Amino acid sequence: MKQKKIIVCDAIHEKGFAILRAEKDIEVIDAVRLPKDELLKIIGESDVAITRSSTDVDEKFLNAATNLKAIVRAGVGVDNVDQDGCSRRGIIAMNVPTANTIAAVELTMAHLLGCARSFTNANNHLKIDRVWNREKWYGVELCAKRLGVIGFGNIGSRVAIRAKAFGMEVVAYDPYISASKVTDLGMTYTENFNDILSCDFITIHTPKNKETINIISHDEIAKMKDGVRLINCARGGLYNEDALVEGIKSGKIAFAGIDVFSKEPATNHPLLDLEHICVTPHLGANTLESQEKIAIQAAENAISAARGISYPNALNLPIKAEDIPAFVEPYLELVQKMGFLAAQLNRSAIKSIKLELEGEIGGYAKSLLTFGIVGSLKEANENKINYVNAEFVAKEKNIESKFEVAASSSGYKNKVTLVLTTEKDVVSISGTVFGEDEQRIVGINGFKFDFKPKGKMIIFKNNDVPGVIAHIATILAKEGINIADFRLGRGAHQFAMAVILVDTDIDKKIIAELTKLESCVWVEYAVL
Ligand SMILES: NC(=O)C1=CN([C@@H]2O[C@H](COP(=O)(O)OP(=O)(O)OC[C@H]3O[C@@H](n4cnc5c(N)ncnc54)[C@H](O)[C@@H]3O)[C@@H](O)[C@H]2O)C=CC1
Ligand SMILES: O=C(O)C(=O)COP(=O)(O)O
Repeated sequence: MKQKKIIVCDAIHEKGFAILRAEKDIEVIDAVRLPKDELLKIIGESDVAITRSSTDVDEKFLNAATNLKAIVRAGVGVDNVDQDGCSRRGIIAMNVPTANTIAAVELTMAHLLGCARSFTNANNHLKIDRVWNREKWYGVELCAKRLGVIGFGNIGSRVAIRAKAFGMEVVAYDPYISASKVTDLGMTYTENFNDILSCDFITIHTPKNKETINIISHDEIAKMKDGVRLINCARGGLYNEDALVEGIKSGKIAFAGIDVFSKEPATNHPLLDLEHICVTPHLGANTLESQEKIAIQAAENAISAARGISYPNALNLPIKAEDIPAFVEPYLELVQKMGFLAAQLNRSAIKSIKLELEGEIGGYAKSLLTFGIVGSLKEANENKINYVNAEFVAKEKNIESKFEVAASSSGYKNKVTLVLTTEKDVVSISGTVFGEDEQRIVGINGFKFDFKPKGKMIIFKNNDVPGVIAHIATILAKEGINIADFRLGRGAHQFAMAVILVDTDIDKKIIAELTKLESCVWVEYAVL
């Protein structure tokens, strides 16, 4: 198999590198310390790129990235990723949206406290200037003050909860959420931005886009209370930086806590010359816990994307994200994996891909079918297939793709079955999602199972006679293969099927040996 190349453009936790390096079909290119112009010289050979905020995925980057199939932004903000440019080139843009939430929340709390007590200045005064001055550093209390929160998403809402625990009164402005998300927490929801401007402290947690750039500028600062304190741990430029400098200089703004700048690295910014400000060099996501989580997720998602198995948290799908409710999202990923699994179990020219849907999920059949086609065609089409061209490629290859929706009859709230018909055989895989996003394969060719669609697996169909498991286990043990999980599905007739999850890659030789077992009807090796 041709190796897929994953380039890591910005620093990620070593665990991410370890995950990438452990995969035989993946070649890792470490471009963390490469100057950006050098990066552009080598990006052309990569299939997937992992980036953070230090790498702009702009026109220059994309023009050089001639082979790129996907980009994984190892964090939340994608304001430096040209998503339209990615879409035009068929590149899937993904992010890792929640792994750094707590890190960003806690840095915001640190800045909130810093704005109230100026301890960074006091620290410098004592440590650097060796001045013991207790009178200069009177602060204010958070308790009983009003905190205006702009953007009440993952980070903003959690900052609000923590601020409330400090006795603050929280006012939230976010036109894209229902008011109850705020009021249920005993906080005030407002549609009037002036309510935010009248607060004692203001913090912002929105994405950076056309609507939010300069959301606070000269006019807004003029309307604020004298002595207001402002925090920005989201993106530079949400607060107009000239207005911020002017406001701090004039004393209108008593103190600011700033983690992010319009242009980074910002080592020569006018904000750095001011006294009443605490600045950090974009540290929001930089905790050990957060970076470890992000690197693991980014690496796993990049591997999935490089193999074309799935594109978790894809941002630029042809399917409009706002039309897809949260409960459908894991099904999209699941159906793609089911297609990929079916194609590995039924390796031959595909004639048709059919989805059978039970439950409310049936309302999203067309989107699910797109994902099912991508998964099913991936094996044969390398990575040339994606959500944008899936239906087109299927038609071109004369593959029939269709769906059927039926009322739920299997006891599952929602169930999806993908039936892959090839020149050789018909394979059907059923799946469902438990809870919010626990994906499960619950059936293969009518045999009932319950396993996660992840990892390396041997699927073994056999005559249901005694001793089969022992024979399989003996062959695997002889080859030093560790069994991570063993799931057995029994059919109505004389057959049974086993799904054996293993820790290491399985050689063709082992599959050939298993085929020779008397009880074996067929055996395949698949990787998800
Ligand atoms: N300093 C750092 O290292 C970090 C910075 N961030 C930044 O924080 C931002 C927020 O992150 P999350 O809370 O995870 O995102 P999120 O998507 O969960 O929340 C964003 C919220 O902003 C709201 N919003 C969008 N436009 C708005 C507008 N015009 N006015 C008011 N509200 C608006 C949305 O409705 C949403 O509720 C990210 O976009 C990223 O730029 C995130 C992580 C770390
Ligand atoms: O996740 C985000 O949006 C962040 O701002 C964190 O950026 P970073 O990965 O630290 O460059």
